Amino acid sequence: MDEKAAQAPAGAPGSVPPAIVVMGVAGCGKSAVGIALAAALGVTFIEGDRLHPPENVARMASGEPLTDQLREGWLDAIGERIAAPVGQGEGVVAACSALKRSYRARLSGFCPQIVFLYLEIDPATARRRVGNRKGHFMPASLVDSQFAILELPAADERALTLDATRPVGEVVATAVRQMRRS
Ligand SMILES: Nc1ncnc2c1ncn2[C@@H]1O[C@H](COP(=O)(O)OP(=O)(O)O)[C@@H](O)[C@H]1O
Ligand SMILES: O=C(O)[C@H](O)[C@@H](O)[C@H](O)[C@H](O)COP(=O)(O)O
Repeated sequence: MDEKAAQAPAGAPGSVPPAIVVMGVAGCGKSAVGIALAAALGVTFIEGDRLHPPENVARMASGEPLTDQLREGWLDAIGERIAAPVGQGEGVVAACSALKRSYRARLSGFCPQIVFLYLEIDPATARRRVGNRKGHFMPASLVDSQFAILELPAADERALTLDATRPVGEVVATAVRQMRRS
């Protein structure tokens, strides 16, 4: 449905940005929304969680949040994976928590066209969703640590905020509409 927007030249009026990072705390729906958005746009989806080195995964699984230093290589891996297809003229949607402004700046260093879609959610809903999720390394106990370091996208960042408590299809439709307008 949105293929036309995806194929429009980057920066053309009404076009969707070539590089989108769906961000927010664990459980906000980055993967669910990112997969659906990429499918709607006909572009590649990159799952940031798959790009962690095993030691990061082990640390989070044991209930310890990552440090800034441990996030650096991971953010660089995601940035590289975003920049490659965009450099070939292809669009991409990536899921990455990108909780701090400095993390978003690090990603944008690889690809300045990135637009961040911030999925806004309350702590109770995020905790519930992570607690109910099966087969993921992230324990619900780490959700509070994510809210503690979260820096909301500021007005001077290329970012849109979406209500992550709405159904996934609605979040995706709103995202596409707002990106075309901005
Ligand atoms: N908008 C939504 N409404 C209801 N459930 C959702 C929504 N988005 C995600 N979920 C569910 O919440 C859980 C966490 O979603 P996920 O996409 O893995 O979040 P994240 O990637 O941000 O950690 C999953 O079980 C997912 O199916
Ligand atoms: O789906 C999730 O539960 C989250 O995305 C989760 O996996 C985590 O947020 C990061 O991958 C770790 O990095 P941060 O501590 O920087 O969020």
